[in-house]
Amino acid sequence: MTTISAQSLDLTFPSPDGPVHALSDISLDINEGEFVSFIGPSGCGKTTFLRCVAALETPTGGTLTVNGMAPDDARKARAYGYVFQAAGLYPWRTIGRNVTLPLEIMGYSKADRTKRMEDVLELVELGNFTNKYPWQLSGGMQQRASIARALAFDAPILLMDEPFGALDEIVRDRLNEELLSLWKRTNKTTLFVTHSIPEAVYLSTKIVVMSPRPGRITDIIDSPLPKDRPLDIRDTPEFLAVAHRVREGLRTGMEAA
Ligand SMILES: Nc1ncnc2c1ncn2[C@@H]1O[C@H](COP(=O)(O)OP(=O)(O)OP(=O)(O)O)[C@@H](O)[C@H]1O
Repeated sequence: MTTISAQSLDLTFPSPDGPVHALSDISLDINEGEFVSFIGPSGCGKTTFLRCVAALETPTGGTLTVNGMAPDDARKARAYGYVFQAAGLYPWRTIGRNVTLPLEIMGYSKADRTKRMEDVLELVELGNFTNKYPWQLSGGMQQRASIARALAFDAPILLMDEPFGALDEIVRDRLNEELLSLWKRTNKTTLFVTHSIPEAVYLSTKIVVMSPRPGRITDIIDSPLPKDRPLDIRDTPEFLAVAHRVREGLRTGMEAA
């Protein structure tokens, strides 16, 4: 089933210096349960596309449906959880109470909030940190807590905007493995923005390569890699071939710009 469908999507921002053409002719279908990475140079519109899906921006052309609905209706139906580049946890609330905050706002009962919070913190292996404060956790653990917060209301779609961009490579490797395992267990349709070719290839079932502004799609790669991916899959010829194709797509986009 198609979860997200964009047809000829276009978005131009008005700005005091003249219009900024951020997205041009984006056509893309994302099926239920896929893990789709968006990769492209800075400013090519990756975040803007995610924000359109989340109904935080309104496209100026084309059509977009999320779970078969207009994005604004999907937002009201709580179709997605959003994970940002910075974990964005409230320092004065414990990890547990950070996770329950959106549930409080949505009006879940206390018993339901506590149960969901415990379940998702267990899922990201932070079950023992419920009563700690964000500053007592490492950067990687804080990012896991923010993923738990996005999972707490069990939305079918997970939007992730460079969640591991600020972390060192070793922590990032571990979180990539954990995210893959989480995705396999939860089967969420995941949209993931990254600047890292290995990260995109390691995680994704589909990789969308974008060109510099106005952001267009230069390639859509359906990954031939199996669902089970130990980290050392990154040394296999199959992995390197996909990484090569991503690099070629990025180069083509740069040359056309
Ligand atoms: N509200 C806005 N008004 C005007 N221009 C905007 C607005 N939001 C984004 N832009 C511009 O649209 C373009 C796309 O931005 P976007 O943040 O989507 O890029 P990105 O690919 O996510 O970049 P990065 O990889 O650096 O995060 C950029 O040139 C940005 O400056």
